Amino acid sequence: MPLFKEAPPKVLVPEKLSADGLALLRGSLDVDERKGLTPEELLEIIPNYDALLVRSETKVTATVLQAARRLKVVARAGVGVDNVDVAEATKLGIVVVNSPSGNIGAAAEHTIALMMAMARKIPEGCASLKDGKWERSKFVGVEVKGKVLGIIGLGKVGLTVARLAKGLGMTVNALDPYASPAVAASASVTLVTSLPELLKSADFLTIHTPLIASTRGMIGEAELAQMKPGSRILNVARGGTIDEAALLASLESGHLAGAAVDVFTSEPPVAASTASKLIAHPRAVVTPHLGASTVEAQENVSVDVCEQVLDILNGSLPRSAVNAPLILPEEYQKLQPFVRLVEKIGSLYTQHYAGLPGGAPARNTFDLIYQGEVASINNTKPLFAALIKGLLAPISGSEGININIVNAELVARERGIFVNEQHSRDPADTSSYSSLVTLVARPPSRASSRAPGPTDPSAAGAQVPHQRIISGTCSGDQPLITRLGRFEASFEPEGTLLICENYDSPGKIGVVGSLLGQEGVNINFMTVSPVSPKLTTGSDQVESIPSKDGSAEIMVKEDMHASKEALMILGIDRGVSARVTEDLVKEGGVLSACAVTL
Ligand SMILES: NC(=O)c1ccc[n+]([C@@H]2O[C@H](COP(=O)([O-])OP(=O)(O)OC[C@H]3O[C@@H](n4cnc5c(N)ncnc54)[C@H](O)[C@@H]3O)[C@@H](O)[C@H]2O)c1
Ligand SMILES: O=C(O)[C@H](O)COP(=O)(O)O
Repeated sequence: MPLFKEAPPKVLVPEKLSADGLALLRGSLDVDERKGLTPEELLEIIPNYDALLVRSETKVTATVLQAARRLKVVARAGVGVDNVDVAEATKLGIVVVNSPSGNIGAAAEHTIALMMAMARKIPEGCASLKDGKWERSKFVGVEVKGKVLGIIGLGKVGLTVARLAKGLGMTVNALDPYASPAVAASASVTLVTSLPELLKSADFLTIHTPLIASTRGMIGEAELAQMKPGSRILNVARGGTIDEAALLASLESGHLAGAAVDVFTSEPPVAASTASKLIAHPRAVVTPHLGASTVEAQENVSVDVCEQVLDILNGSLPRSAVNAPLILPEEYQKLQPFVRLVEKIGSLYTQHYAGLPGGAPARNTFDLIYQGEVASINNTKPLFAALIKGLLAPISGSEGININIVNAELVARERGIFVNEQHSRDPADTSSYSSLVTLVARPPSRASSRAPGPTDPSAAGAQVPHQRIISGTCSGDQPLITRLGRFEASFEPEGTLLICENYDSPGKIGVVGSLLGQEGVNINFMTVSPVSPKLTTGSDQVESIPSKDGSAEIMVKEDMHASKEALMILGIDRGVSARVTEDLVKEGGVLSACAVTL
């Protein structure tokens, strides 16, 4: 069965990615491999794609992301996301995923390969021999056994390099303020606390940090001068961590015996630049960013990110999102039905209360109350995001549809929406359900008069009948609304629903049915729910609602016949115009009617 009901989502692959991952996508997605695109061409075609798969060459700039109207995910088949404007992607709700561990082994082995090549002058010896010469005395190298390797950045690659170097008989020192001493000890690595200490002790120095503010240019002229004369340096991490001009000068002065470099400040290096002079230096061993270029690593990263692209396009959470909070798969499994429920509640809230007679005054402060089993879930970020999406999607077109776990907090803040999430183990209101989620919109006066803070979860239980409250639960995987305002309810929030409040008197159903029949609207199902018995005893049953022209406030007093009112939900086969809902009130004698699509 095809995964996607409509046209398959389109994936743009502008770089060389291993076929193993792409094969996973080809079954259900439209995969477009377009190598060698110019930045202008990328900008022109990006609006047509739902996913973008890149390595380190494609510059995914803010301009590209802003032009990408359908883009849901940027997948980086590798570790570093410095070529992706992650902040802009976050703003736009685009998930950025990477493969944090698929190429660690390859990068570490490449570091060792470069170190050995540099120590034994292999590139020079090889070139000389190919040139027809036999110059044995010219290429005398050094051994690494018994030498000190200094590592800056004892993360995934750094630690793997350390273990390999130990196997070669090296002494390994490392500088990493965030590294675990226990992990370092387990690899027999001595953690040092200062850069000068590391520089002075190293025969070989290798960098394995990301390029961030604290590492940009961290090895410059002063640092190189502190290294032992005749020592050697490696960079298989990121260009820019070592000052290229200072490195070139140190090689030229003979202070450093060699440099092995895989990564450059600008890739490919610009002709006649410092980097190109460094590349040309006889004691520099250089490769064109090949750290991750093994068959195995490319298979790993390709499969890793392609699986995540499928997850995202199928509405699931990826395992390695760079700009989304981490959530464990089993936790997500538990949450998924509630994610749907909460989004439906949010959407129902906006459509239903905006459809009340006279319109609804905006309420921006909400309590989202989890009761019963769902209250035991600690990471409710996906539920929060689902609520914001549900609240805004009906009123904000494609911007609302792009609200997700990545940007929900930002969007809520920008819109002035406050949500107090509350976890209550109190079983009182969940007696019939194992889990209950309740959305309570605070009246504007309360919301504006004090900062958002916790509400007593029993508010969901019901003293104020006209409070805007929606409760729901999940029956298996199916969301079910169990309360709408002051009514008990039991309906699935799916499709187009006509929500009517009316006096529970004979003949009302027939009148509504015939009015809809005149419009050619088919009724698929109908449920009638009473006012909750818990909700008919309150004395403070007043709410202010603006009048139709918005100029005055009408005070709606709870009717003494409230207990005779009923909520009628009709599942209908298509949307109805405002005229139909007005006729239902005028001619059909219902108290209020509104249509929602969920
Ligand atoms: N050349 C390639 O093809 C290639 C392949 C893979 C990875 N990489 C690059 O290698 C680097 C390391 O990758 P990783 O997967 O090991 O990353 P990682 O996040 O696992 O490790 C980085 C380590 O650097 C440390 N660090 C951060 N700031 C530091 C500072 N100021 N001083 C000292 N240590 C600091 C962190 O604590 C962390 O332990 C990244 O830049 C990555 O992009 C390059
Ligand atoms: O960050 C990475 O994963 C490496 O630098 C590899 O980059 P590449 O995928 O362009 O080889």
